Amino acid sequence: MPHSPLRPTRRQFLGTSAAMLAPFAFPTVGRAMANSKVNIACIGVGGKGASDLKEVAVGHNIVALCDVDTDRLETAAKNFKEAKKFQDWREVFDMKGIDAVTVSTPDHMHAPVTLTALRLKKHCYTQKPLTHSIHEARVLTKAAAEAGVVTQMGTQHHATKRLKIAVQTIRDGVIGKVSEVHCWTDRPGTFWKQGLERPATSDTPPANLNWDMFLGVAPERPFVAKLYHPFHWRGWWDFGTGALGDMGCHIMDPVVNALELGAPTTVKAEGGPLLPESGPTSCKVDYEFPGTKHTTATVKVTWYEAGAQPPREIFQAPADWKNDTNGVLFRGEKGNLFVGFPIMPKLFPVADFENHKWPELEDHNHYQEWTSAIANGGKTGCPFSYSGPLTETVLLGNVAFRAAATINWDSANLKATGLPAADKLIRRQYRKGWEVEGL
Ligand SMILES: NC(=O)C1=CN([C@@H]2O[C@H](COP(=O)(O)OP(=O)(O)OC[C@H]3O[C@@H](n4cnc5c(N)ncnc54)[C@H](OP(=O)(O)O)[C@@H]3O)[C@@H](O)[C@H]2O)C=CC1
Ligand SMILES: O=C1CO[C@H](CO)[C@@H](O)[C@@H]1O
Repeated sequence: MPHSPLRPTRRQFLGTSAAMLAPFAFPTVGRAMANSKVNIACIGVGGKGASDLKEVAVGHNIVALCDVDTDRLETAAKNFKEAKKFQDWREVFDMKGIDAVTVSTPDHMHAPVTLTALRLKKHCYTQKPLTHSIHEARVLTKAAAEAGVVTQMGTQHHATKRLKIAVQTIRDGVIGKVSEVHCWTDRPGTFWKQGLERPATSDTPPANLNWDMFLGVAPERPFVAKLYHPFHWRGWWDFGTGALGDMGCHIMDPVVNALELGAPTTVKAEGGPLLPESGPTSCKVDYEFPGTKHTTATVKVTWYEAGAQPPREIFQAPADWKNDTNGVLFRGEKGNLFVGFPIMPKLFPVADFENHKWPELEDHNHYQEWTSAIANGGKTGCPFSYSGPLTETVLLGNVAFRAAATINWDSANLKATGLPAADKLIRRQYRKGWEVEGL
């Protein structure tokens, strides 16, 4: 008899129970494997999944490929003829001999797939944002610690010398204590649209797509051609996490990393339109964090999107300097540090830093950092112990926007103090029959 949606199979359940018997936190450090080739299952192999697959395959075995779209599955399979093919990710976990999993599905399926993998003690590379909800991020962070496996969130910029140099420069105190940070992106609008109402019409899903499987834990929605699939699901709260969820884990990563930020205390958002199903066309989010050794007593972080940017004059950049469409500006006591995506860091005002020597740091391969840590031991740059809390922070901006209220954040209890209406935005409900214990 086929097992029901998301009810673990017997083997998965035994894996879960074993994990529960060992509730100790292990660091995310790989233990060298006897056979140094890692057997990897890749879930979501179109779009970004196709490149994740190629990157982690270097020197290792791709043993399973899974995609809800058989066309994309067959395309991926052309280069990995030995791999078993699946359309249903739950069946992947019934296969023997898998050491590790990549999860490159749309955002709404990251947590159910990843938690299942963690409970079976599989090493996980999960795309950003780690999860769709804040509650899921907290659960995955804990489950990863308990499983003691090697984890990495798919924020490959983290391993670039560009971001490493920016982080090191801030931590070295080159611009002094940081009091405010500005982060911006050109999404949404250019890459996908938001501010949408769901049409009353529907279409028949193409034969290559299992629409029910695509929906997974999301609410029942009729298929509409080109509206969600592929890629455009980003603009819909059922599947995506808006521009903030899409780019925030990249752009706020050097901020949280450099300043060693914990959870924010307050989060406010403005923008619109506020619609039940689709993200805003534009939004600005103001976070306030408790200070750290790299900052003033408190530190403000502002998020801009849809091409909005901080006022040009606060950069103190030369008039002919061309800003990036995605970037970060740190403002410190002694000056400003800018880093772009992909522009290298700059210090402003230029005259104050003429003799500055940048640290010499190298690019690393973020994907192979993960496979290497599994095979040979070692650490990853974005283990869930780091990327779980980062994802929580990023997604809090969406909660503030959708609740249309200032969030006074009680991180320990995952509550917006005095705002019970935010609860359903912090922990979403899964489709009936697709519930996963703990999520
Ligand atoms: N780190 C980075 O730079 C990037 C990260 N990403 C992240 O990667 C993820 C995927 O985004 P993107 O590739 O652009 O999206 P796409 O919609 O282009 O591709 C997602 C793939 O996953 C498949 N899929 C969907 N649901 C499931 C499921 N339940 N099980 C197995 N396969 C499934 C899709 O099939 P189908 O074709 O039927 O939809 C598709 O092949 C997102 O979380 C995104 O944030 C994306 C781009 C870059
Ligand atoms: O880095 C990236 C490139 O753009 C994509 C679309 O916004 C993102 O999803 C991705 O993370």
